[in-house]
Amino acid sequence: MFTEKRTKLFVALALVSFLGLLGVEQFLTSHRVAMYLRDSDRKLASAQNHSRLQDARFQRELLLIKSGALASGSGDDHHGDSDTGHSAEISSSHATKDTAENMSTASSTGVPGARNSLDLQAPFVSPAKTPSSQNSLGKQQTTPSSPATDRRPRLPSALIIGFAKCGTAALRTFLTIHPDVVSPILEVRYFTLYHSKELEWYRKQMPPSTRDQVTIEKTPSYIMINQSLRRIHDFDPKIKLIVIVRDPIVRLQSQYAHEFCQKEPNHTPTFIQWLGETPERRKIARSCHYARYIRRVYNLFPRKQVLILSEDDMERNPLPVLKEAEKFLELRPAYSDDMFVFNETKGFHCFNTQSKLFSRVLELVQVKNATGCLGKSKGREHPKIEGNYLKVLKKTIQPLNEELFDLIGKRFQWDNFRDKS
Ligand SMILES: Nc1ncnc2c1ncn2[C@@H]1O[C@H](COP(=O)(O)OS(=O)(=O)O)[C@@H](OP(=O)(O)O)[C@H]1O
Repeated sequence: MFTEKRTKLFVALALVSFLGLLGVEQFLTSHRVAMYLRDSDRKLASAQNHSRLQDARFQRELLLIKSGALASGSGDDHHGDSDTGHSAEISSSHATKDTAENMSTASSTGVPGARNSLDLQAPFVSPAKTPSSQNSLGKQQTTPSSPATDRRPRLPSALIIGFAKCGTAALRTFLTIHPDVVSPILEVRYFTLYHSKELEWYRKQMPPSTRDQVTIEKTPSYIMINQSLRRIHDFDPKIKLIVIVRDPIVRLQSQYAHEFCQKEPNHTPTFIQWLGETPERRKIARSCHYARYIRRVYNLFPRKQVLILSEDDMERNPLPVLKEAEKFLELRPAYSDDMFVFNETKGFHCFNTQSKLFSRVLELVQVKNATGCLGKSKGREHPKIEGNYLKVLKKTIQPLNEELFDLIGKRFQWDNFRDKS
């Protein structure tokens, strides 16, 4: 009897302890889960904050630079404009490749920005009060013209923001030989990829310039990403922006040639396969709908700060295009006809190797000694487009062109669209 009671008591005690342990375990588990969830929430919130903080830091730096605290030296990083402060792409892969290509040429020559523009000043007339003695916004500088010794990297006051495969490299190169312009060879991609770095980092990517020179950076992917346009606006709402477009069909051909230039022919789709039997919407939308992207630029910046050029015009004759850019950037007239010559093989203009200035050009920019042309990544053979398919393509793209011309208030002579088929 007594033993039976003890056994029952023992079983009851064991049960109570077991339930107690179970309770503790459950409590611990739910606590751990709660901790885990809280931790995940924290991580998620921190990831979300990270991007916000980066932009906030960007804003803080801007304020510091505007107040002069971050500017190294004389604090005139924006070409003496103290009130402004400072300030991928059909596919990002080609930009990366081009950058790598440029990096190797730049490092092999030891020419980070490939510029000593003062060397080229001699042949040009230098009026006493030139447009270049103004800042990029046309305001008169109060300081006297800076001595050549005041050369140091400065933040850009103009950007070439797009579009890829539309002659951005040629435009940048042609502008770089202007005595009042400096420009880094590399696509810096600060407002797309590297915006989390400090502005000081961005400034250091620029070649040295004097206070009167304009620093221009070219990254064609800027125009494709709305957020990068906003960052540019935060950087400097008065910055000048250059956009170069191209006959959209030729741009598609150029993109195709670029994407498959190093692939085995067996692994290369035909142009039609690549674009799609019924021209693939996404590629068309990204590559041909210039208006969509330019409208975003106009939403942020006044039109007078935006210059739209056409690659096709530059191919035919770079001089009028460069003169337009020169005027827009308020530079002294410096370009002349004898600087360029049409290259039949390439199908566009190259530097004239016979010109007196060519030896100087070679010091300033990366072109071939023998031809005066840019490297072999420019002027690749384009795929042929079969007649019927071309018709379909034109029909799809024509309304996008009309939208562009209406938006920018000027028309371009694009060979594929001469007739209104
Ligand atoms: N004068 C001159 N020199 C060199 N290249 C010239 C020139 N004018 C126009 N083009 C055309 O520019 C096309 C390349 O455009 P991008 O430089 O914008 O390409 S990239 O986005 O930087 O890869 C490139 O396109 P492809 O012909 O398809 O290679 C060139 O034809």
